[in-house]
Formats: sequence, structure tokens, C-alpha cells
Amino acid sequence: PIKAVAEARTVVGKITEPTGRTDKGLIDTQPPRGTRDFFPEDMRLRNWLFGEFAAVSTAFGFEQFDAPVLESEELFVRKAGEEITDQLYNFEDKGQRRVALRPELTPSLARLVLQRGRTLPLPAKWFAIGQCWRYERMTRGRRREHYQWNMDIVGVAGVEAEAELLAAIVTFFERVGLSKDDVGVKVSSRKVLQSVLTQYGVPPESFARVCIIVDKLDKLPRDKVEEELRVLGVPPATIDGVLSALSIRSLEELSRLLGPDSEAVADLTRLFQLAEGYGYKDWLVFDPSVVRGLAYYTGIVFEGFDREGKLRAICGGGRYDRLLGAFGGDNAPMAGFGFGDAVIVELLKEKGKLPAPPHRVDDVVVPLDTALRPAASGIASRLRRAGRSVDLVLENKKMKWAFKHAEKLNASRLVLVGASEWERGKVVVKDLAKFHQEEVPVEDLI
Ligand SMILES: Nc1ccc(Br)nc1
Repeated sequence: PIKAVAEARTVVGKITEPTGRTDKGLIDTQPPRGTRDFFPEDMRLRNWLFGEFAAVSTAFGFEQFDAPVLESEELFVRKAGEEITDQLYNFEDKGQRRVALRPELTPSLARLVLQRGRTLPLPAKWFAIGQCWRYERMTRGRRREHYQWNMDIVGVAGVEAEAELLAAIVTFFERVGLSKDDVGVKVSSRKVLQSVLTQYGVPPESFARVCIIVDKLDKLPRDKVEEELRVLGVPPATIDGVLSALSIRSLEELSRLLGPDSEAVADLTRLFQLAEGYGYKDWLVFDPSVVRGLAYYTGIVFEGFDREGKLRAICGGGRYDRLLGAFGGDNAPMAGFGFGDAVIVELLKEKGKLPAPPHRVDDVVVPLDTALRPAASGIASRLRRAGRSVDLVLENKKMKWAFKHAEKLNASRLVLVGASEWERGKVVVKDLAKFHQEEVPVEDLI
């Protein structure tokens, strides 16, 4: 079959038949547009990365949750002009239900919190690693799915929650070999923008939309952003006021602009003080131009970035105290972040820090003749029960082949089941690292 696939690709290249098959009757072996296959070598990298995500979440005492990739569309319908909802992967199912592949995990988290209601002990510290989707015109050739790690804290109103979440992000970066010279985290608060807009008399109901437009400043030219703000009804003087506030680069300056009683200044000052305590203050950069592109943030917002500025945001998050209310529930303070599986891999590749976990087994077990296959199967079971990973050779092979096979599998030992040893209740165990072998009684074999 491999040959056929190769032929199909070379001869035909693409699907020619209306049946979706090549002229040789081969199905299209590529995954759907914008999606990825994970071959074993890809899966080993993915398992390593998700293992690091989960290890950090566990180190912080978080519990894992998950929810369906398929959700009711209404969970994601927000009228703030976000890219994430513009690109919703939504459709009508066979029961005429409006459904969507989740573009993010936070609304599902909110749904689960509401489902538990008052029975949910607070604070709740939950994490998830889940596939998220968008439907983007393939003209841009971008992916339509990625996996995202989320950590969220429900029930903590103070910036202690954000400080803990930032500590988790820094812990992850350190675990995978990145330092504060490689990456940083830009931190701000939406209360900065809220204060400025209030000073200029912009109605609160425009706040989310203004944030979504301002978030485009690092993607669109300034005049385009100003145009979108004007269309939204934000007067030019206000736009200038907003944009000049975003160019502030110190909390002292911010305090002069917003006044000594500003909540934004108090939150950020406290957050940097806590960061000092954790020891990651040098990883943080106060940057009021960070607003993030999700409508529901209400306070501190942050995003991980590569200091060389070559890549898109590595991760992002913030406080969102009004999401449960938006779903008709009672509000509870919430803060969290999302960390995708794409940019971090690009960054680790750039830094030469991307691991390539090899496939390996502990033992290769080989019967040296057909009559000993049941015995060899028994040996493999015994070793597996002892916790070893065992590749049992399933065809009749010679010793030479067995050695090569064990080497390919990076095996630690080659266990040979031969007639003469078996008669004496033994097998031959070759230690492939120490080039030494011994006859081991079956009852002593582990
Ligand atoms: N929200 C979202 C979903 C899928 C991808 Br790829 N990127 C962003």
C-alpha cells in the first residue's frame, strides 16, 4: 500500500475523480483542510508538550476537566466583532440544532461552573488541554485546529489569582528551557482603557468593541484602527486620548494619568509586588497596549511573547468577572489563560530546544524457534506484568535480525527464548548497553 500511495501522489498528485478518489481508486490520504495528522513521531512530541502542560498544572494543584469539542453555538455568539466569533466553525446538525466546534475552552468552563452552581467549592482551580477550531477561508492557508492548554481560577477576586497564573506560565517556560531573555509576559489591565474611555464619556456598552478594535493595533496600521474606532462612533479626540494612554510605559506615568485612586494602578502595583515574591518580576513587562482580543476580559490581561518579536503571542489570558452573568448565571470572579500548541513549538524549534523523543521499548523478546512461541509469549506477559515495555517479535526471525530490531527500538535488553536454555528453565538476557549476557531462571526474570 505504501507504494500505491507514493504512486498516487506522484502520478496523480491530487484527487481527480468526482468520487474523491484518484484514478487508481485511492482515497485522498491527506487530512481535511487546515487540520493535522499526528504520526507516531508527532504524537511523541505532542505527548511531551502536553505532559509539560499537565505537570505544571499539577504542580499548582489544579484539577483537569474537559468538555465536548462540539458545543451549542450560543455559547460563543458575542456581538463584539471578535475574530474568534467571526471565524466560528458552526453549523446546523441533523436535528436542526445550531452547534459549533469550540474555538476556545473558557465558555465551556463557564458552562460547567454554572452546571455545578453553588455546589462547586470555591476557589476552583481547573485546567484543560483541548482541541479548538476556527473556520477560516483557506486563502490565508492557516490552520483550522489547534490544541490549547487552559488554566483558570474561579472564585478569587484579587490579583493573587493572576499572579498564580503568571507563575504557572513562567514555570512552564523554565521547564522547557526558555529564560527571561528568550520570552517575557506583557501585562496590563482593561481598567486602563475603561478609565480613559469613561473620562471621554464613551458609553460602557461600547467598551468591549473598543477593546477588540484596539487589540488589532499590532496587526493593522494605526489609521485602519482609527477608522474602525470612528465607525464605532468614538470621536477623534477620544481616539487620540486612548492611543496616547496605550503608549505609557511605566506605572508611575500611569498613576499620573489615571490618578492615585485608580483601580488599574492598584491592581498592577499589587501584581508586580506579588511577582517579586514569586521571583518572576523580571519576566514581566507593563505594556498598556495589551488588551487581548476576547470581549469578556474585565481586568488584568497578559500575553506571553518572544523577545525577538518574530512570532505571534505565545499565550494569553486575564480576568473575566462577568462571563457567568453573560450566560444568565450569578457572576463569580474568574481569571485564566490559554496557551496554544503551535507558537511554542515554532519558538522551541527556533531556539534549538525542541525535543525529538525517540520510540523505545525496555525489552525485545524473541523465540528462537516456532515451537517456543508460546513460551516466549509467556515471558513477554511476565515482563509486562512487571511493568516493562516489551516488543514481542511476532514472526520467525533469526538472531541477526533480532539484534538489528532491538537496536532500532533502542531496547535495553534482548531476551532470547532458546530450546536448550528453556529445557533448563532459563532464558538468555542480553544487556544491550553493557554488551553482556547471562542465563536467567524464568522465575527470577523481571
Ligand atoms: N480560536 C482558534 C481556534 C483554532 C485555531 Br488554529 N486558532 C484559534
